[in-house]
Amino acid sequence: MSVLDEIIDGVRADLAERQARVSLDELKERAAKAPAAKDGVAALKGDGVKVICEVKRSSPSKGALAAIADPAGLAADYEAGGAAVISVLTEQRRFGGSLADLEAVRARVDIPVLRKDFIVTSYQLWEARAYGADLALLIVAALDQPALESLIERAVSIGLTPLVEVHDEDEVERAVDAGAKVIGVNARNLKTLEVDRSTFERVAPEIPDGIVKIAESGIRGPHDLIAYANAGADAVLVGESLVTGKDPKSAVSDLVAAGEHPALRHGRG
Ligand SMILES: O=P(O)(O)OC[C@@H](O)[C@@H](O)c1c[nH]c2ccccc12
Repeated sequence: MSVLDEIIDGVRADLAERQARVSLDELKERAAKAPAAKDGVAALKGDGVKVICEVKRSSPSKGALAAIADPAGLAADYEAGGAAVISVLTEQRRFGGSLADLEAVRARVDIPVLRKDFIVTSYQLWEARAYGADLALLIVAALDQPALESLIERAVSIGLTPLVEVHDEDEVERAVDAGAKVIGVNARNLKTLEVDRSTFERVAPEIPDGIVKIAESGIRGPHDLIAYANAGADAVLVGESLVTGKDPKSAVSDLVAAGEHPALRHGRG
């Protein structure tokens, strides 16, 4: 069984518990009262490379990264540094996240928030909206094609922007066929957990123009951002290097400044 399969088994077990506690109708009521969803696509377009900053306590590959006693405070630092979107890991077993983290972050920042989890049912999309998310991650490798299509459709219908994650050219084709408008290329293979920074440059040319292209994982600082930008990234998604660094706000502003460098504008947009 791959790491991804193991993670999803745990996610399904935790999901069953929540579903036994909270009905879909209750979630829908809560979603109706949530602040209106912000435009995730607009936040990721425009001049410069946008920076998505992640709240992540641990990961299957590295174990504990940072305690993050105050996820909302960290998100506020990210926002002050110039982040375009905040990503909040809500998976509990391997990443140490929760819906409470999502809710706390949502209450603190004004920029769009992404629910980062292993979403396999529409119930989780309603949860995302109920706890204030504006975008939701959908991982192609975790879903068969009918499920991917219906989750994208459902996400859009409830106001969420789906960020569809791929690892290779075949998954790009599946994402595009299913209607993805925002595609993230994860340099970390979720089956082996290895990071290969050349994944983006190999896979991104398969993504049609007009779709937002995000490079995910393994970004250590401005020079990785610049490499991804030169390979066509509209945005980068950064976790570990921010949560393990001393000064997340200035680390984000260094990334944002690199992403706004005029030399990168050529041929982008
Ligand atoms: O911590 P990093 O290497 O900067 O990576 C962030 C993000 O890309 C990574 O957390 C991630 C990308 N796709 C995921 C899917 C599920 C869980 C986590 C992820």
